[in-house]
Amino acid sequence: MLHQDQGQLVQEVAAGGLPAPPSRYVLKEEARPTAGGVAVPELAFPTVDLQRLAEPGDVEEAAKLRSALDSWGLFAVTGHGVPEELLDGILDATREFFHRPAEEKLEYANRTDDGEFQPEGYGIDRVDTDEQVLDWCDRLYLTVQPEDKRQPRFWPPSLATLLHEYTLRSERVAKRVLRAMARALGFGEEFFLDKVGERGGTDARFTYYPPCPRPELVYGLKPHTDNSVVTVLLLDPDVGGLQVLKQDDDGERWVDVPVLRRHELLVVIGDEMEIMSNAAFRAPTHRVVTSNRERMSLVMFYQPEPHRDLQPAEELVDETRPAMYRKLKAKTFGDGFWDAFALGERTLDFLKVKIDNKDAVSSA
Ligand SMILES: O=C(O)CCC(=O)C(=O)O
Ligand SMILES: [Fe+2]
Repeated sequence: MLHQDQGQLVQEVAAGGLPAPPSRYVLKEEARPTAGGVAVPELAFPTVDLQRLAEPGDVEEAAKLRSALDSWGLFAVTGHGVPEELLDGILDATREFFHRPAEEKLEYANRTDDGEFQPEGYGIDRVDTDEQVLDWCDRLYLTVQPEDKRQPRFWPPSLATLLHEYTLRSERVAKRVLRAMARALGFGEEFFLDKVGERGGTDARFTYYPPCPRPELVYGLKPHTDNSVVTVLLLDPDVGGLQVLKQDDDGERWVDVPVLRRHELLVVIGDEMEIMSNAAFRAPTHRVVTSNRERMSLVMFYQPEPHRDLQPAEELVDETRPAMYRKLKAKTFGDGFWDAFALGERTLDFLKVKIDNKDAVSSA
């Protein structure tokens, strides 16, 4: 059954010029991003040069990666090799798409032929209940890899060629990062890529955050960790809004991810990597806050082949560091993500993937 609010595009709500967002979007007081993120001096935000990282002898860049992974779980990348014209072109085409009239965009609506919700296509994320607080964004969600899993009916022709090209280029970015992460743990370069498999899945998410009349009342995108091994993000070059929950000695706090320099990309560690690495690398919780300006992003989620077992690598498990996650199929995890996301929960918690090691040890 399709929830009655499934068809309400946020862009149309925003265009209505209301003084405040309707109650469906308004967060409970304690969840509101009122306190705002703490801005970090730009220098403190980690940036890694992928070109340098590919040189096994460049210990300095490898150390930067390690520190970014340990303290943030996400980092900006330069030297990524994606042509600047392609990055500009796909952002322009994304803006052009979201600026089209609703009826044109709805040709790619996220519905089955029977009118039921399905994740691929254009619209809002899945609405399950009246209680669910809705995010202030519309999105176009597409499976891009493996190529034979693409559903062309959801692909706007104006984005298709650019997205195909960007898929190939950004996949190389993800692979280079995964190779460097394997090396960071002292493994061969293919350590993680072999676990992902040759036919790993990639989903693309184009998100449009309309201007919001009361940004302090809503989330652009609720707090979550990504359903991915790694995620590669192309962010709006003008407007910020992404925040990460950063742990430090004083506890945890929301920190602004700065607007990146033009043509930089962002890499975020996802849940599947946290599981595979037995938490050597942790997936950061992040969210998006809105403003009175529109904002866009294009996000690529790299996932393992669906039939693969997802579990802590045996090389990273021993008596001092027992397995922290139980084994499950990559597909089970991926499917569970959507159920968890609608509830605002982490998939790891929703599917009870974490192992309570105190029990495991005492019952052994
Ligand atoms: O729009 C952004 O900055 C981030 C989006 C995001 O976190 C996601 O799509 O998973
Ligand atoms: Fe995300």
